Amino acid sequence: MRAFLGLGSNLGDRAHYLEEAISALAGPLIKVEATSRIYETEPWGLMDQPLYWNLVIEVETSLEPLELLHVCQAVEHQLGRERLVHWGPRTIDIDLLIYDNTVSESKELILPHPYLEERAFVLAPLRELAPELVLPSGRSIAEVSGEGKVHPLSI
Ligand SMILES: Nc1ncnc2c1ncn2[C@@H]1O[C@H](COP(=O)(O)OP(=O)(O)OP(=O)(O)O)[C@@H](O)[C@H]1O
Ligand SMILES: Nc1nc2c(c(=O)[nH]1)N=C(CO)CN2
Repeated sequence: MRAFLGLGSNLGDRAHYLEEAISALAGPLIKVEATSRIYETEPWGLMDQPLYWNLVIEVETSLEPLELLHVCQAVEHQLGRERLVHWGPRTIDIDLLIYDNTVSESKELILPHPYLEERAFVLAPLRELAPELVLPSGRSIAEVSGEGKVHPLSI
């Protein structure tokens, strides 16, 4: 199945955490098909924290959605992620944004990710990888920009 993961870091060596997370995710069960540019992004939700670096990866996986979420959480743990403050600073955050056409409303896993259409830090890199994507609201990703300033680190 085709899925999109959103990665973010705003503590320590942000490039290192993003690279390590992608390497740790990749394997026989998760094939990384594409990686967006890194975007430097204004904090969303809780403003008083360092700038984030965000990117999105497209993966092909044989894992079920919950299994994929659990791998993401294991990689966060492996890279020293601590859950201190909701929406607060973190070494690495990995969100499951989209899993094929799956819609899930369980507390443990909401799909598509609940804030997808409000977060420019997710929409900009996602648009880069999937310009044809139609969002859960039925709108094309080309029409939705979300909130927050973002800019790619390279052209
Ligand atoms: N699509 C999803 N991707 C990742 N986690 C999810 C998703 N849907 C629900 N969750 C749940 O959200 C919980 C909190 O996740 P986390 O601590 O990463 O939140 P956060 O990064 O602070 O905020 P946000 O979820 O808004 O990005 C997790 O325990 C997870 O079970
Ligand atoms: N710019 C930006 N802001 C955030 C981010 C993030 O990855 N990037 N993650 C958050 C918690 O999920 C809260 N706010």
